Amino acid sequence: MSFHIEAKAGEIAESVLLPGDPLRAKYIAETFLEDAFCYNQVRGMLGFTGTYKGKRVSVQGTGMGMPSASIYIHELINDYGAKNLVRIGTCGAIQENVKIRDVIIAQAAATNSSIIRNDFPGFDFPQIGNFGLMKDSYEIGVEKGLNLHVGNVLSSDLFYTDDTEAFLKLGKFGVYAVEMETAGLYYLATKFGVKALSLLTVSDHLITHEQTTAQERQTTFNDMIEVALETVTK
Ligand SMILES: O=P(O)(O)O[C@H]1O[C@H](CO)[C@@H](O)[C@H]1O
Ligand SMILES: O=c1cc[nH]c(=O)[nH]1
Repeated sequence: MSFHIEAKAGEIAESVLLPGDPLRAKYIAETFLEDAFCYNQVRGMLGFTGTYKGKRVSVQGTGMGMPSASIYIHELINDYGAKNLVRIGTCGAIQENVKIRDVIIAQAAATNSSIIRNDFPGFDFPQIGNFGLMKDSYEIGVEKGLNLHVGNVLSSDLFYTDDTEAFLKLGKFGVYAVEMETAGLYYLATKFGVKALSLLTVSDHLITHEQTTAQERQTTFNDMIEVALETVTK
């Protein structure tokens, strides 16, 4: 048991999928895992462990933003021994060639958060994903025929901003999309020597203003979920 997770020792697998939405964790456990059980209900931040193609996998909601996600990531690594952490999130596209429902493999994450800057004053410390997980997920995504993009994303502290132009300027510098957790995940994975990757499905578009529904965001990003499951059980 840790401060925010009530699982007993051994109840969480070494490979953990990390959706922001705890109801997406429940959907994944019910739809994709066998023999799944719920190990966490503290604060409604649901976590489940089951098997996928015979291999143990957990799925843990993280909440929105790096302060919340960092709590779960920290405890999963340090209190439960998680070794492979794959975020499965939604994001907003900030480039025209990225379309709604495309899947982005976050090679790296820029951020406007101070959580990294605080540890390295005066330095820009790039947040990068694990190459092995990235290579495997890319190959699996290509085999599935997905519309994939591999590259930089922005992890923003804020969802609502008065300065969308700043996001769109980053789009012009090759950043595909904005979301709110990847830089924090990559930072903690680097700090504690474990592997991490972020897979993101485009749920809305900051240029065209297209959107998916809340129901779709909660449940229907099956392609990304399958790529994540296949990657961590490869
Ligand atoms: O769909 P999730 O994983 O929650 O990710 C994105 O959605 C939330 C904002 O709506 C933020 O957490 C952002 O990163
Ligand atoms: O953080 C996020 C997530 C989805 N869409 C956005 O525009 N921002």
